[in-house]
Amino acid sequence: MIVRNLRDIAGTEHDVDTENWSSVRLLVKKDGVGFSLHETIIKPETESTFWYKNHVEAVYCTEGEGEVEVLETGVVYPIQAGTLYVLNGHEKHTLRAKTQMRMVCVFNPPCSGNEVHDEEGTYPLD
Ligand SMILES: CC(=O)NCC[C@H](N)C(=O)O
Repeated sequence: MIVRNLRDIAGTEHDVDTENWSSVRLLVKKDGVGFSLHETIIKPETESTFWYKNHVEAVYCTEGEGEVEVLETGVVYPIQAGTLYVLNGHEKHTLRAKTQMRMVCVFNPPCSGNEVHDEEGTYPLD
C-alpha cells in the first residue's frame, strides 16, 4: 500500500513548475501501478496547447473555470469543478484557464515524474 501527501512531494523532482502550470506527481512510473496521478494547477488567464501522442490523459477539475478546445474539430468544452475530460484519442487540444484551475490528472502509460512538454506539447515515452 502506498500512502502519500502532497507535502511529501513539494520541492522534489516530482514537483514541476512552468510558466502556465505546476504539477505534483503523486504517483509515478517507478511506483509500478500502471498509471501516474498528478495534481496540477493551471495558472489563471493562461492558454496552453498539449498533444499527448504517447499517453492517454484523464483530467478531473476540482476547482476553477476554463475551457478545452479540440483542435481537430474546433469543438470547445467548458470546464468547471466536477468536469472530467479524457484524451482517449490523443487529441491535440488547447486548455484555457479563466481562473486558477486545480486538476487531478491520470496518465497511462505512467509518467516518470519530471516531464515538461516538448515543442509539440508532447511528453516522451520513457
Ligand atoms: C491538464 C494538463 O494536461 N496539464 C499539463 C500538466 C499535466 N497535467 C501534468 O501533470 O504533467
